[in-house]
Amino acid sequence: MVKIKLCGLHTTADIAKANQVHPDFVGLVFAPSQRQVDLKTARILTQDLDPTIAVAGVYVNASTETVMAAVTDRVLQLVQYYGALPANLIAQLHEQHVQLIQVVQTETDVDPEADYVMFDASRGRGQAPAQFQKHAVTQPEILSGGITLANVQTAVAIVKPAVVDISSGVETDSHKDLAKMQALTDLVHRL
Ligand SMILES: O=C(O)c1ccccc1N[C@@H]1O[C@H](COP(=O)(O)O)[C@@H](O)[C@H]1O
Repeated sequence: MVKIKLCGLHTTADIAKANQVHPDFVGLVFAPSQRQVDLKTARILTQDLDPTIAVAGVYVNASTETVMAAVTDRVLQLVQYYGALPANLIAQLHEQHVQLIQVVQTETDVDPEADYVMFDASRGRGQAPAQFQKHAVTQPEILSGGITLANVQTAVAIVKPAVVDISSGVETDSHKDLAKMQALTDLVHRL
């Protein structure tokens, strides 16, 4: 079964929808974004989340100290990191039993210690690549970038990911849309 991560949840209403739909992962964006949350909000949101849904924190070029503040606060099970990895980040995450989703531009950027690999040029803008492609990586791949109900089946058939990650594709007018969240979660779980 392909798993699904619904990203960019930032309100208690979004968390209630996730509890109803039950994706495998949710993402909280700590990077600058219209969906950005701070650590205090993340604590409140994760308290209400079904504990069987894993939480990924999304960071862009953040320092190890910034990432580890949320990790040691026990709000995250995974970290999704954009940018050059700080030298000691993976070891510190693994010490805390937190997994790393490394977001890369090419296969050669992949750190062998990363737990998942993602090729995402969209960063929450709903932009799909001109062509989906299979990547030569040993880690499980997370498919991301402009995924919607219209393209998810084709994209999964080409990329063969372990997980599909969606933000804009489960929104209407910039708000998380329960019907889209449900439809995409059900569809991805059947693939
Ligand atoms: O969602 C954001 O605002 C965001 C900001 C900065 C970095 C990453 C972000 N989101 C991630 O981008 C993917 C793809 O987004 P979309 O589905 O194309 O809208 C999303 O799933 C998040 O993991």
